[in-house]
Amino acid sequence: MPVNSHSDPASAGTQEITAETLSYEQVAQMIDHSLLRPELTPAEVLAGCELAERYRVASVCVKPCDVELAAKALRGSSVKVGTVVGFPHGSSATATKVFEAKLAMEQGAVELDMVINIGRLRGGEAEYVLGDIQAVVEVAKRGGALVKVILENAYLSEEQKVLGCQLSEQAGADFVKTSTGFAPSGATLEDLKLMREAVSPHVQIKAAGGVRTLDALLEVMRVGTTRVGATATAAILEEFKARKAGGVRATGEGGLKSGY
Ligand SMILES: O=C[C@H](O)COP(=O)(O)O
Repeated sequence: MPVNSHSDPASAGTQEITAETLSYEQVAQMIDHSLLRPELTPAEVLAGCELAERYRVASVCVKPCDVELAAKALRGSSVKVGTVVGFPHGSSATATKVFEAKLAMEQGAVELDMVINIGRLRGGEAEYVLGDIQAVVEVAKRGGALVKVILENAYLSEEQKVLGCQLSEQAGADFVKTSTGFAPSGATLEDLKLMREAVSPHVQIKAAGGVRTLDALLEVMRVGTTRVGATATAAILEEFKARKAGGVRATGEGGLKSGY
């Protein structure tokens, strides 16, 4: 059973997770190669798509304006095209998020990373937050796209993180995700454990923000994470290949730092 199996995401716990026990494919399929930085040019996005294809990762996560470009570049490739909705603050009106989701799917996106309405979650407006996610999930399901709900944990209390996870599951989301990568802190092991416990086994966990070494990726996998958003894709996968080849640590700064 592959570690990153969508049919059984909880299977990650059944296998010892080390570079020695994992295949290249299992590690590469953990990664959504992140191409979200606002300054990225179309040429840099295309180079990122080529890199994603060369390393055979799960997907690219591009800015909404780059979905068509990425979909064209990756046509016929196993690398999926994902994008973001209500990014990075989650504050767009629900109708705007729905429109963004529809347009992205029309243009070729099959994975949608939407940002939860952070302020409404913090304000205790659970019904609003649920409706916001449900509206995006509904159009995504019609178009066959996955939905990952970004909680942006940097701004939330433990209770709010758990509630965000529960509302995401209730709304039918496929994943809950720690962070955008653009807040004061990113993924932490503590948050990943909390999120894994807060949702049912069929809801997957994505870590993003600060997963920049192979050790960090292995650490998040060990607590049940089945996808990471990363910009350091090449470094992580080169390190994996080097370690497999010679048992030598090629690069890296150790494991996951506490949210950066
Ligand atoms: O996917 C989210 C972030 O863009 C990841 O950025 P990072 O890997 O450089 O922390």
